[in-house]
Amino acid sequence: MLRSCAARLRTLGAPRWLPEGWRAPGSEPRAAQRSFSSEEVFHKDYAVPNPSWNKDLRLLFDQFTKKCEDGSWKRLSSYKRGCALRVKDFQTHFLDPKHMKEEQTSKAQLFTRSFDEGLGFEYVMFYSDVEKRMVCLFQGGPHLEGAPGFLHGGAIATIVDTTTGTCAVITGGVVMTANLNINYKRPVPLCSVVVINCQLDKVEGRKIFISCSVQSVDEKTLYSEATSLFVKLEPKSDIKSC
Ligand SMILES: CCCCCCCCCCCC(=O)SCCNC(=O)CCNC(=O)[C@H](O)C(C)(C)COP(=O)(O)OP(=O)(O)OC[C@H]1O[C@@H](n2cnc3c(N)ncnc32)[C@H](O)[C@@H]1OP(=O)(O)O
Repeated sequence: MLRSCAARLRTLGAPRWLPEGWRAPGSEPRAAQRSFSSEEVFHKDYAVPNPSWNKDLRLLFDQFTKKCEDGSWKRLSSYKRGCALRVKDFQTHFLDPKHMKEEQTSKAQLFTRSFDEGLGFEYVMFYSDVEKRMVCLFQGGPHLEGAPGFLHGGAIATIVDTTTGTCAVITGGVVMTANLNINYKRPVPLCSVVVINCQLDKVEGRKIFISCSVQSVDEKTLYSEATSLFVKLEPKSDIKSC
């Protein structure tokens, strides 16, 4: 399934439902190549190095960027907001339009991109069609503290949901998280870099099962393991408004 969806993305070039910042393989992240006007601030690509990235994150970014040279891996660009086409696509899956009013959505921005540089979620995702997996390189900033000196469990759940969710979107299109199960095995030191490896386990009808691990850069420490269930939505039939 993952292979066929990735192949579809390659063939179509512009799928109707895109994961965060997804661009067709081979296309360039145009927004990352120039400066931004105030109107374009939402179009800045955040999945590139900035001064807050530590040595580990830069090194891994360079390693995965190298892997992208032969096309076997793709970096996913990342913005504060999804593209208009994606929002529109998602709207078609809501029964009640009151949840998507313009005055509400105009202020909306992606949770993980809502922190000042270096304070929250610094991350970049790479996807391999060849290896059929998604990798997220993540540095959790000081405003994500839970236990003193360590990352909040909710922050870990957030980046796990984001990574597995992006993998699910590539696999199934418009999906929502139905279940997220995390085992926290070791605390993650604040401001350290972790590598989140996720893979598609199986697809059963509308259900997409994905699992992932959260490890240290040297792979010696397994911080967390998670399994996720995503359910593929059908237009104007799935989400029950409250
Ligand atoms: C902007 C993005 C950028 C793209 C980048 C994405 C990255 C960000 C990712 C963040 C994603 C989120 O935060 S999403 C936000 C958090 N999630 C939500 O708010 C979802 C709230 N829940 C729902 O809306 C609903 O429950 C759904 C849509 C998940 C499912 O409802 P439904 O469509 O009516 O389907 P339903 O018939 O209930 O279930 C379908 C099948 O799934 C099974 N199933 C359903 N729920 C569960 C469950 N918890 N555990 C086990 N199995 C379950 C059912 O048994 C059934 O199996 P069978 O009988 O067929 O065998």
